[in-house]
Amino acid sequence: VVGLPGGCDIGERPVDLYIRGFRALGAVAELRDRKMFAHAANGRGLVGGTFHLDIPSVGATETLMMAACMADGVTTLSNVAKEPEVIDLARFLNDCGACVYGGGTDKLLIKGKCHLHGSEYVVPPDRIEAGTFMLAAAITRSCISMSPIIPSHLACLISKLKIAGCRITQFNHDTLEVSAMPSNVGDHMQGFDIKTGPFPRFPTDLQPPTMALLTTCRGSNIVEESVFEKRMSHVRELQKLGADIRVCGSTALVSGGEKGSALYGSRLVAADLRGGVSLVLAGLAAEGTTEIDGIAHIDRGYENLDTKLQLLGADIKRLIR
Ligand SMILES: CC(=O)N[C@H]1[C@@H](OP(=O)(O)OP(=O)(O)OC[C@H]2O[C@@H](n3ccc(=O)[nH]c3=O)[C@H](O)[C@@H]2O)O[C@H](CO)[C@@H](O)[C@@H]1O
Ligand SMILES: C=C(OP(=O)(O)O)C(=O)O
Repeated sequence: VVGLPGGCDIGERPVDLYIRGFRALGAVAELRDRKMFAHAANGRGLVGGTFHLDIPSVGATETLMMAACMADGVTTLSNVAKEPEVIDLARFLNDCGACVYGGGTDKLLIKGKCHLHGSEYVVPPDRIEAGTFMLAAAITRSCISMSPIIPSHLACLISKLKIAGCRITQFNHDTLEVSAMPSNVGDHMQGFDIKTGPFPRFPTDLQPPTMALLTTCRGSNIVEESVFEKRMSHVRELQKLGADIRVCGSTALVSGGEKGSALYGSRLVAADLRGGVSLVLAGLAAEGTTEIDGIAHIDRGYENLDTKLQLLGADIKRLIR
């Protein structure tokens, strides 16, 4: 029995793919009273099976891939997620003795094993944290060098920041410098449109901080959220800083005019993780002081964000531990 995991309040967050996926692996699975009940139908363990995900869900792909590693027989999962974290998990499982083929493609083939063993493994750098710092450089019109970073994980954001005029330079294989100094982007940074989607499309987790940047950019720029239906809680807070944003369903029109909106500090509330960090970025760019409540959401996904920003010269202080 597993309770529903929760996570950010950014939409429905259904678990139908998990339930149907487990059933395809020989489980009796159902959702009751906001808990998931499951057991192996044969009383012994899961068996290999075939399952097509209607949506390439990251969590469902990862969960079913792990389950299949020790199921009896071969499992085929199609229309799976191709996020770097999925590829990395497949690599880790293989290091532990599993047989997962096809990580990074839309089909996984997994041969079940009786035993897995331990392994020492280094996880890749957090691409969403790296992307957030790239956006911090852009919104403060400054220059930040980051490492370690895997640029191919952030190709979509890099191409958008280049449209905005940022100079992006790669050093060695894992160091990236993002310069948004006025000598690169001019006095008024050019905006761009984004539409989120599963990897390799624009990451939904970077939509809110990118929207913060767009409020300071020229033009009328469209932000379309196509992964989570309610990921717009930051809009109301950005408006309190003076941003001109209109929302229709899952699409926002961010109007910066000729120069980008001038933002003014205010008291704000973070309602979720990435929405919360978008307020921090906007606060860095706003004139005056911005106070943000609800920072526990931000702490869930950014380790020592305040300290890291301080080291980069930001005037930011944590008021509560
Ligand atoms: C802990 C973690 O890794 N979280 C990430 C993961 O969340 P998470 O794995 O929860 O996100 P999913 O990829 O599952 O969600 C994508 C879409 O699939 C839908 N869906 C999902 C499961 C299901 O059974 N049925 C269904 O319809 C969701 O409602 C959503 O519209 O991927 C998201 C998309 O990149 C990121 O924003 C989250 O940061
Ligand atoms: C939505 C996110 O995380 P979770 O899936 O844990 O809610 C996120 O990291 O932005």
